[in-house]
Amino acid sequence: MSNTLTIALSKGRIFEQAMPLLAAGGIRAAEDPEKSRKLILDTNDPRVKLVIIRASDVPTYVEYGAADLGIAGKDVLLEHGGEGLYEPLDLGIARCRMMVAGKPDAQLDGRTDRRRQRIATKYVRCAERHFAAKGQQVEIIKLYGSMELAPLVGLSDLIVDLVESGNTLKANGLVPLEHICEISSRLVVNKASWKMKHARVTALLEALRGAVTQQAA
Ligand SMILES: Nc1ncnc2c1ncn2[C@@H]1O[C@H](COP(=O)(O)OP(=O)(O)OP(=O)(O)O)[C@@H](O)[C@H]1O
Ligand SMILES: O=P(O)(O)OC[C@H]1O[C@H](OP(=O)(O)OP(=O)(O)O)[C@H](O)[C@@H]1O
Repeated sequence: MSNTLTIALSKGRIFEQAMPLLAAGGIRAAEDPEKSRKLILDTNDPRVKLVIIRASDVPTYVEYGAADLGIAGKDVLLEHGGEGLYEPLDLGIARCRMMVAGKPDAQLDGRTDRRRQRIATKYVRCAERHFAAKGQQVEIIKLYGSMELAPLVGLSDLIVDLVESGNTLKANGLVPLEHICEISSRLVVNKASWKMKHARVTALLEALRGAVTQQAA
């Protein structure tokens, strides 16, 4: 196993909000991923690299050991299933809620007059689990983004999506209807790296834990 610690994360809100926490652990990116086309970023520490990938790919890189650690939203981890990963720390960043939403007059009983209700979402597993727990058989339609459009054009009756300020729902004439779970980003660790690079991984974990506690105070 190499001596390098590789941390996988996505650019955008997770990178921006994770950087102050990583800085508390002594890690600073050498480049801004919004300005660089590089996918592997050096840091001030020659033994630490950042790999910049799609948010939903982070658990896969960490599960297979292509990255030792990762930072991923709980939504992404719930969809992935968390196999092969430890999830030792809630970083408390990129906070939002997973919700069922729809038009203000949408029914929540799982049925329309003639058929099962259709639910458009990127979060198929979470949506299946939520409606199954309510004893409702619904039809899940997998989308990759812009879920708010689906009820407006008759693709679905409801959506399952993330809500922070509620502005995206509001701008599209939709309302939040049911709360599924609170979401924030987590530190995840490859199981082999946890054993083989234990001292370095736990040193970083404890530095991040301290930074999270300080940020919350
Ligand atoms: N509006 C929001 N407010 C706060 N956190 C959010 C919001 N939307 C998403 N998140 C959180 O930030 C994470 C990353 O979101 P981002 O928009 O950067 O990626 P994405 O577009 O959802 O992922 P992908 O590129 O894999 O489709 C999400 O997995 C979620 O945990
Ligand atoms: O309640 P709000 O504050 O309006 O935030 C909610 C929006 O944020 C997320 O999208 P994002 O901005 O990440 O776009 P994307 O899904 O296309 O990446 C989510 O999918 C909602 O559309």
